[in-house]
Amino acid sequence: MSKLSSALTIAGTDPSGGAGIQADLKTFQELKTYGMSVITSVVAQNTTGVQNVQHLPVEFIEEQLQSVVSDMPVHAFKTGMIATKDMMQVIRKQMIEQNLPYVMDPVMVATSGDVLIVEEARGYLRDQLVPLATIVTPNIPEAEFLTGLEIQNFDDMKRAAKVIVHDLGATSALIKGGHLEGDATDWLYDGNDFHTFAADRIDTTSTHGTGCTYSAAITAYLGKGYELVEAVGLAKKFITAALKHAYQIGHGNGPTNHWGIREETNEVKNY
Ligand SMILES: Nc1ncnc2c1ncn2[C@@H]1O[C@H](COP(=O)(O)OP(=O)(O)O)[C@@H](O)[C@H]1O
Ligand SMILES: Cc1ncc(COP(=O)(O)O)c(N)n1
Repeated sequence: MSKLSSALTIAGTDPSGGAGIQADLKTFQELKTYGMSVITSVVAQNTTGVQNVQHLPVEFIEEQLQSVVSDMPVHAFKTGMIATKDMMQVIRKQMIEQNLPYVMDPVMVATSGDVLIVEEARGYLRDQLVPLATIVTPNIPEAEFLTGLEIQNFDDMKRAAKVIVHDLGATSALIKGGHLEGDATDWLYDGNDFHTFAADRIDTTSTHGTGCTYSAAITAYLGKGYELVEAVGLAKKFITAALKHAYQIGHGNGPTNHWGIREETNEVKNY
């Protein structure tokens, strides 16, 4: 399926190009999706960490949203870094009005360990944004926060996914296993069944922006009309290839590669 489609990312920036809005737009472009962006916070960051953050005024975030939705069709939304509760409130309103596929990456802490969301906003994100999501894509620490569970193995991941759907109200949950040992195995719970997406672990330090890139790829595929399980499977191939072919730059955790990644260029085990 490859109809023309558009996707909007609502997130923070990364001037070094590996994460945030920049990673999302590169991913949309690579997946032949017309990419649009609303910026929540401007972040001075690179592969070594976050140096500074400027939050945009909430009214201005709302204006950016209006500029897009009043003029253009959007086939799927994604949110990444949303630092404050006020920001979350205006985004929530818009997600309810639009009622379209909504991929929510509950970004809390960067790969570098820097905190990207104010402490008080975490509960609001869990209680007010998670229920609106078509799919929530936490890594292990984010899933532990959302569910209050300790996650050490596949059974724990599955339990957390069920809590996010049945107790917190998301339509589906994808728990990413990048932070566990062994194969890079992710578990999707769609409200009825579990699906796993696994790839051999790649020996790399180029993990800056993996979560952003993965969720942006899911958004692009949902915007094209793929069913959830198929969209996640294709996005898993994309992130695996992006990690494998990473451009080795920067002095810390380098970026993944978004250019020239084609679904058929990588091996992903689906079982
Ligand atoms: N070293 C790796 N090799 C292969 N896949 C990985 C590796 N690290 C992470 N992944 C995959 O990248 C995606 C992002 O996962 P994760 O690192 O857990 O999220 P985040 O970037 O939000 O912390 C998941 O599909 C995960 O399985
Ligand atoms: C603006 C912004 N959003 C999100 C991340 C998380 O990146 P990662 O995918 O490495 O956890 C980041 N570093 N910066």
